This record gives sequence, structure tokens and C-alpha cells, in this order.
Amino acid sequence: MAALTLVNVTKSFGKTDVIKGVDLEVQTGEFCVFVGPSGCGKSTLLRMIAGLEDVSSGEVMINGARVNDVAPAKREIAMVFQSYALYPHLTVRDNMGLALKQAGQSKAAVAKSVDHAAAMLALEPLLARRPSELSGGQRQRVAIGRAIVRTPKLFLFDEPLSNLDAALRVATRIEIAKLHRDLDATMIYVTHDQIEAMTLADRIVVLRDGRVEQVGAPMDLYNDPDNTFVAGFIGSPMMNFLHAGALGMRSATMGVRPEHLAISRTAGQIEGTVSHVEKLGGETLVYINTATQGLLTVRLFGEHDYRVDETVQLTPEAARAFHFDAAGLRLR
Ligand SMILES: Nc1ncnc2c1ncn2[C@@H]1O[C@H](COP(=O)(O)OP(=O)(O)OP(=O)(O)O)[C@@H](O)[C@H]1O
Repeated sequence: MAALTLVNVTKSFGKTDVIKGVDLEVQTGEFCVFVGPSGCGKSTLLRMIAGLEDVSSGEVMINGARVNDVAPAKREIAMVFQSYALYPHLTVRDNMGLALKQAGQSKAAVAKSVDHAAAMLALEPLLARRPSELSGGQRQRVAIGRAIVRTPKLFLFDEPLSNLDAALRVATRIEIAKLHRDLDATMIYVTHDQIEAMTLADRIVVLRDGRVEQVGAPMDLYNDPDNTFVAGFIGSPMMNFLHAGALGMRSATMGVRPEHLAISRTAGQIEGTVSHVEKLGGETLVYINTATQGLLTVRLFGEHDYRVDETVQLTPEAARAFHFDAAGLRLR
């Protein structure tokens, strides 16, 4: 059964239409990630699922039941936000157990649930501490722990990692993926970070300006994007978009990922000048200014000695290229 169904959901704030008709089905146990640029409506959509925001029109269904008019607390969901919102005067144990205590569970039952969640998140040594005695990453784990103890039907995450530093983000991301495997729970996760989307999602929903652009498994979106927006949004560094006409092609735009643009000092189809080189350790990114195609990016594996201001030649790998029409729609 679908854990969540959205039927032609819209949202307007006054005269501004923010969500413009979204249809979506999320299956039980699925990890579904909403991605899209800032302001596209990801958080608004999540908040409507949570019940924190009214739906202007359309239907929100959780496990087959319409919840448009059901209060957030009655939707059996748990939400983890970017800011941890822990009670500063309560210990980790009490923060995690509060909702169960308020629901009238016995002390022993609360302790058992908290111990179980703490073990999953390696929080046992921290249970007696207060939030001020924890690192940012530990606080976010407590916030996740607080969500787990309630055994919700649906977990909603709104950019839960964006306040963490890079290393912690990776560690917590792995933790959330593991949690999803262990709990077998349905999770909906909002991020603007496409690496989080690629690594966590069973399915990604790409949103733009209040509409769904494409829904699919991460590698399907990467390998088979429907349009230039999805092709440009999924993949880092971003896909190069070339004026196909200038290369003798019949399509309007040719998309070539940076790893599929060959660079040479001797021969190629597009001449350019190296404007910047980034050596990232395992790979090198070379940025090239061209007269006919603007700024292009080449990704090379290993270390390479291309220098700023040298002239180079580029050749797209034709077999790996994507073609789009003038409206940006994929030509398959
Ligand atoms: N309460 C509100 N009143 C009016 N406009 C709002 C309100 N909340 C959000 N918006 C607008 O709705 C649009 C979508 O906002 P939302 O927060 O859902 O975007 P987002 O995709 O989550 O963006 P970000 O990645 O920056 O958080 C934005 O243009 C925003 O300004």
C-alpha cells in the first residue's frame, strides 16, 4: 500500500501559487527525497504532509486515509528539522522520552523505547547529558532518536544535516541510511544537496517552481533525465550544455557530463583556454573558456598538469551525450 499519496495538491499564500498541482505516491518502506533549488516548494510540500500547513486544494492521504483535516499530532508522523529544537533543561533521555511520557506510557515502557533508540544511534553514553553538553551532530542524533521512539508511520526530514560540518554531514547521512534499513520505515527527506539525494534515496522527486519535473531512482535520473533542468540539477559538477548546431547536430542542445568531455593539447572539436584547475585528490576539474560554447567543465580522474591560460582542445563523447529540443525536453 502507498504510505503517502498526494493528489493534485496545491498551495497558495495569498495570490502566490507555491505548489501548483503535485501528484505523488510513496510506497511503504520507501526512502523518498524531495530536491530542487531554493524556493521551489520542498519545505512547503513537506509541511503540508505533516499538517503544519493547510492544503489549498487536493488530497493528502497517509496509509490510504485522507488526512487534510487531521491535526499534525494525530497523523502518526515524526518530523526532524534542520534545527534540533531540544529542550535545554532536559537530559537526552528525557528529551527522547518526552512524547511517550506525555502520551501516558509507563516509566518502564518509556525507558525501554528510549534505550532501544539510543542503541541504534550509539547515544547510550550521552543519555544523562543535557543538549548544551553535546556537539551539533550529537544533538541532531538525539533529535532523530526522539523521532524514532514514537515509531511513527512516516518520518519527515527537513534538511536535517544542513547545520553540520562536512565530515559530520557524511557520518550522519550514513547513519540515517542505516536507520532506514534497520527500521524499514517510510521516510521523506527534503534537501537541496544532490549528493544527499543521490546517496539516500530509493526515489528522488525533482521539484521546480512548485511542480514535479521528474521522479525516479537516483541513477535513472542521472542516466536518463527528461529535460535540461533535471540533467543539470542531478550530477556534480553540473552537465555541460553545448549549442548542438555549432557542432553540426540537429538537436538544439547537447548535454555532456564533465567526465565525458575529452581534453587534449593536440586535437579536438572545440578550442578553448583553461581558466581554472581544481585538484581534488582523486580527480581534477579543469574549467575551460571557449569562444563558441562558453565555460565548459572537464573532469579527469587522477592528477593532471593542465595550467591556467594554456590552449586546449575538447571533444564530446558522442555516444555518452544527451540531446534536447529548444524547449529543453529530452530527445530520445
Ligand atoms: N508563509 C509563507 N507566506 C508566503 N510565502 C511563503 C510562505 N512560506 C513559504 N513561502 C514561499 O513559498 C516558496 C516556497 O518556499 P519553501 O520554503 O517551500 O521552498 P524550499 O524549496 O523549501 O526552499 P529552501 O531550499 O530555500 O528552503 C518560496 O517562494 C517562499 O518564499
